[in-house]
Amino acid sequence: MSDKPILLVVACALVDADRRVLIAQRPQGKQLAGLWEFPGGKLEPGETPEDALIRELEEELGVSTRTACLAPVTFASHTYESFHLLMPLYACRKWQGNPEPREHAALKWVRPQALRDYPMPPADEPLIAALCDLL
Ligand SMILES: Nc1nc2c([nH]c(=O)n2[C@H]2C[C@H](O)[C@@H](COP(=O)(O)OP(=O)(O)OP(=O)(O)O)O2)c(=O)[nH]1
Repeated sequence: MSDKPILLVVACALVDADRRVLIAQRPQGKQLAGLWEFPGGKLEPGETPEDALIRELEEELGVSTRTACLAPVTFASHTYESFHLLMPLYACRKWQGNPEPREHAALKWVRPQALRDYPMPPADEPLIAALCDLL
């Protein structure tokens, strides 16, 4: 049993033609600052997970995509101090626009096997194996 609220966050691995994945560095001043994450965020009221992800990709990276281009990969389920994170991870191979760091400190295209070289939030670590298998 846990008395912590469940926080639903959606995240996305953009995958380029070379099978590299886009990761984004969390900015200073936020929780988990400096760590590399998958773009995404919390749902707003009335949004489906896919709606939320499409909105976050536009806000954070300036790229547009659509639900048909979002494929479920796996999910993270991890207890943080004040909440339990439930985070579906999607893969997206088709989008419009060139990703730019509108809300992050930096962006990086990384081969799946090299993701372990980048410090990520603890919830993300189990996701790497699934991405390596997929890509
Ligand atoms: N987007 C994203 N969030 C992640 C990942 N891994 C992970 O633990 N998280 C956590 C960090 C945050 O607690 C939460 C994401 O919330 P968020 O990005 O909407 O919010 P935030 O903490 O940046 O802050 P704010 O927007 O509320 O100001 O999920 C990940 O790979 N991507």
